[in-house]
This record gives sequence, C-alpha cells and structure tokens, in this order.
Amino acid sequence: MGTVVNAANKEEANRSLADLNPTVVFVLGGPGSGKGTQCANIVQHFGFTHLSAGDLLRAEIKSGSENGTMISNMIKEGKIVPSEVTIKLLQKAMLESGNDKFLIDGFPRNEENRSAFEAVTKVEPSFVLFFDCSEEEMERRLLSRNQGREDDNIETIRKRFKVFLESSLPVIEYYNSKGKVRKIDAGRPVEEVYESVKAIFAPKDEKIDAGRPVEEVFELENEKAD
Ligand SMILES: Nc1ncnc2c1ncn2[C@@H]1O[C@H](COP(=O)(O)OP(=O)(O)O)[C@@H](O)[C@H]1O
Ligand SMILES: O=c1ccn([C@@H]2O[C@H](COP(=O)(O)OP(=O)(O)O)[C@@H](O)[C@H]2O)c(=O)[nH]1
Repeated sequence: MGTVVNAANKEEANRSLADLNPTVVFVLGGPGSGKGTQCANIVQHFGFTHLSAGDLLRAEIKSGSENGTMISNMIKEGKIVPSEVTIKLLQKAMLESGNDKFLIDGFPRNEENRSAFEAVTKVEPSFVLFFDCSEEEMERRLLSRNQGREDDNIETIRKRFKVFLESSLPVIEYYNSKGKVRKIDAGRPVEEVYESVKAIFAPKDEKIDAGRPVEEVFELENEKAD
C-alpha cells in the first residue's frame, strides 16, 4: 500500500513540475569556485530562487531523515549521493518555493544525475553557468571557508577535485556540445566575477532591453551564442 501511495505522490510531483514549466539555470564549477557566493548576488538582482543541492542534502541530514547517515557518509568521502535522493529534494524545494525561476547550484554532478533529472522532471536547463577556477585557488578558498563543513579538509578536498574532474566535467562538456555553457573566469575577485555573471543575466543594451521578461533575455543570449 505504502509503495502505491509513494508512486502516486511521485507521479503527482513530476506532473506539477512539468506543468510549472520552470526556467532552470544549472550553476556548476569545482568545489570552492564561488557558486554559492555568486548565486546570492544573482538572487538579489534577478528574482531567481537559489537551490543548492549540497545545502538541501545537509538539511536532510540535520532533519534526522532515514537517509541521513548514508548522505553524511557520502559527503565525508566526497562521493555523489544517488540521484533519486537529490532529485526528490530539488523537486520538493522547487514546488514549495512558489517561484518558477531557479538557480540549481552544484547539480547535476554526473551523467546519471543529469539524465535522471531530465527524465524525471522533463525540465531542461536554459543554460549552464560554469565557474572556471584553478584547483590551487579553489583549495585556498575551501581551506579558509570556515563554515565548519566536515568535507572542507585537505583529504576530502582532494577527493572532491578528483570526482569533479572525472564525473562532473563530462556533464559540462555535454551541455557545451549543445551550446548551453556560459563560462566565467572565476579566479578573479568576487565583484569582478559578478560583473561577468551580470552580463549574462542582464540585457547588454539597457535602452533597448529595459523591462524585458527574463525568459526573453535568455532567448536573446542563446541566439547570440548560436
Ligand atoms: N571570487 C572569489 N575570490 C575569493 N574568495 C571567494 C570568491 N568567491 C567565493 N569566495 C570564498 O571562497 C569560499 C568558497 O566559495 P563558495 O561560494 O562557498 O563556493 P562553492 O559554492 O562553489 O563551493 C567562501 O569562503 C567564499 O567566501
Ligand atoms: O547534487 C549533489 C550535490 C552535492 N553532493 C554532495 O555534497 C558535497 C558538497 O557539495 P556542495 O555543492 O555543497 O559543495 P562544493 O563541493 O561544490 O563546495 C559533494 O561533495 C557531494 O558529496 C551530492 O552528492 N550531490
């Protein structure tokens, strides 16, 4: 019985999300490349809801969920949590937000994440914002992040870099082959990085584009890139 009810709930969540037809931007880049920092800026100026997959997973651990121990162990090892768990959390957060524009930060992290998200939600990203940063700089940032995260130690950081190169970069390459990647040089100071980010979200010619809905701006940017 429980299984039948769960299946019905899942169907319902998938359908409502497809009906919402949300605008989704995936925000990707190595650990410490500045995804969260820049997402906070974008939210303030462009009306998106920021969903960090890592934050949702950490909240799930704190909530005492039955998956908590598994998630916690995977994060400590820098491994990627099974798609089903992460997608469920993202779907729930999207439906509860009341918004239809999302920055999905730190997901998808591998090919399986990517294909499962598209298959389950029927949602494709408008584009992928890719923060490109050297490992040396990312390591420096993570070691001074000071948020008490259990994975911000040198041993786990090295594992996360390896997972990023082996599993996450191929996802960026996949979207690049579809012309959907907007690459940012993320090794610069926060304000400079944000200038480049803004140029992607904001119309370039304020006189012509003032007041355009954000979806149109995306179309404009995509046309330019084609
Ligand atoms: N451009 C930048 N230059 C220097 N430090 C940065 C920059 N962007 C973010 N940081 C700092 O680096 C750390 C990691 O940034 P964060 O946004 O949490 O990265 P991510 O979400 O990609 O893991 C944080 O302590 C943040 O304050
Ligand atoms: O979709 C996701 C996002 C995060 N994680 C796990 O959460 C950790 C921290 O991810 P987050 O994006 O919060 O931080 P980052 O590594 O980018 O600094 C990762 O190393 C993974 O173990 C995951 O498994 N799936």
